[in-house]
Amino acid sequence: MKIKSADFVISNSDVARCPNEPIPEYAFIGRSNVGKSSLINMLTERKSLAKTSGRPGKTQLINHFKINENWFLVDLPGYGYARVSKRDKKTFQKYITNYFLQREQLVCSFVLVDIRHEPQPIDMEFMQWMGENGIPFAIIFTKADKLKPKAIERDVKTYLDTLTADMWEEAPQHFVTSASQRSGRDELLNFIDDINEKFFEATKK
Ligand SMILES: Nc1nc2c(ncn2[C@@H]2O[C@H](COP(=O)(O)OP(=O)(O)OP(=O)(O)O)[C@@H](O)[C@H]2O)c(=O)[nH]1
Ligand SMILES: [Mg+2]
Repeated sequence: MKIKSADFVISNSDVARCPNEPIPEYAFIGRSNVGKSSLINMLTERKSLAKTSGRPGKTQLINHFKINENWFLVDLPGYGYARVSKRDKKTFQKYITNYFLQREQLVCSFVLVDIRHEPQPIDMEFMQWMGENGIPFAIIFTKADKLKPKAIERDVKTYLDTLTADMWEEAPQHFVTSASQRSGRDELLNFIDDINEKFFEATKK
C-alpha cells in the first residue's frame, strides 16, 4: 500500500468525541516510550506527524490520523509510566478502556513491546484483558535495530512461547519493526491493507 496522505484529525480523551466516520481504524498501544508514535511516523513517512520524545509520557490523548482518506491510525498514550500520579492513572485507564470497549470502527489494535525486554506483567495483563474482551490485536516488537538478527529470532520465539504457555493456544500474529531502520513497514502495511479490503467488501454488501 502506498501512503498518499496522512493527516492529523483530532486529539481528545473522550471516545464519544472521536471522529464518527465508519472507516476502519487501527490503534497503537503499549508501554510509554516503546515507540508507538515513532512507528506511526515511520509507517506514514511523515517525520513529525505523531509527536515523539526520548522521555516517556509524551502522548497524552487519543490522536486520530486519517490515512489515504479512508482509514484511521490512532496514537494512544502509553501505560506503565511510573511518574504519573495515581489519580491520572485512573483517568487514563478509564478513557483508554472506554476507547477499546466502545470504538466500533476499531478493526485491529497493535500492542507494542520493546524487543529487548522479556514479557512484562503489565503487557501480559493488558493482552489478557484484550483477549477477554474479544478485542483483536497483533503484537509489534519495536526497536529491532537494537539486536542482532539471531537474537531477534531467539527472543521473539521465547516471548511468544511465554504467551502460549500462560495464555493462549496460539500466539497472536506478530511483526518485528524498527522505526529508525524502517524495517517491518511493508509487512505491517500489507496486513492493514488486507483487513481494509475485507472491511470495505463487507460494508458494500
Ligand atoms: N533505536 C530505536 N529507537 C526508537 C525506535 N522507535 C522509537 N525509538 C525511540 O524511543 C523513544 C520513544 O519513542 P516514542 O515514539 O515517543 O514512544 P511512545 O511509545 O510514543 O511513547 P509515549 O508517547 O510516551 O507513550 C524516542 O527516543 C525514539 O527515538 C526504534 O525503532 N529504534
Ligand atoms: Mg507517543
